[in-house]
Amino acid sequence: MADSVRVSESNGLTFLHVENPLASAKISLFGGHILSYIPKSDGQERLWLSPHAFLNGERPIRGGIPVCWPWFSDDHGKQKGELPSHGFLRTQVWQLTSSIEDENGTHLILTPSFSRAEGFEYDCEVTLKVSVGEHLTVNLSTENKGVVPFTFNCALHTYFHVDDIHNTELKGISGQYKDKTQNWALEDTPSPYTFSQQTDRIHLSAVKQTDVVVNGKTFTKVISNGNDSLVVWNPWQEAASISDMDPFGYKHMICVETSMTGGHDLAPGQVHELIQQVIPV
Ligand SMILES: O=P(O)(O)OC[C@H]1O[C@H](O)[C@H](O)[C@@H](O)[C@@H]1O
Repeated sequence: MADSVRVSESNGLTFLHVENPLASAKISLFGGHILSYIPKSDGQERLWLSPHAFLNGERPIRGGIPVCWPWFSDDHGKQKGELPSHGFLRTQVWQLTSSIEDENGTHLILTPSFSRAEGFEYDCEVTLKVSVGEHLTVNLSTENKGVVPFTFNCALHTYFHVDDIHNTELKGISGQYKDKTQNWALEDTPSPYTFSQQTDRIHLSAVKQTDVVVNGKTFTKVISNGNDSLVVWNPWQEAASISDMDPFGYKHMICVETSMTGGHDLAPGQVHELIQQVIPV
């Protein structure tokens, strides 16, 4: 184990605490889920974790970076609720298979216990590579280890911390989006992109860079690769009906999700990498 990684246990879950000269981070092995990333450059938390998140394995963790795979939301070809929302990786225990450190930070590789379950009966290898340094880099890799092609979706469903959603703007997104709150109506991306109501959108272009601008200043840059879309979500006052959020929780978060939502075909032997970089500004 790298010297910059410490392990703790609480309520049956195992956590990795990374502390190096460039940043600190906390990762839950339940879900392979990054909970916190604080760069040393300014000491400010970039991720949002709900104060009411279940940190005992009972439910997926609300906040941080949930790993959605091999489907997004309820898009699994069955009745809503028949299979777990966002797939079955965020509710299982992952293993830490490698940890090294160098002048760029601490580099971890995590693997889920299984990647074959109801709704996805294929052979593949999934890994999550996490680099904690001046930037946070997360790489969700899927390799088809079987003899038949398969189609899957995935997302790095990051909850970004913002001081005040009313003073938050996203920059860098253009084109059309599908609006889940309007029965998937197609709309044009607003400019400026600010928030005043429940927002649940799949932006249909492979957005590469999104700036999270807070109080007129870019706070965090989000670089996406291997995506075909970008999801933007804030539940607004609907947060009151979400048991692991409080009614005002929506004020301090915005989800900017590097995502594959259109169905990606992977032939035997092929590898797909979904990469999100969180760059403090
Ligand atoms: O409550 P969860 O299953 O974690 O999903 C939280 C949210 O994830 C995505 O952003 C979807 O677009 C939303 O429709 C969903 O409400």
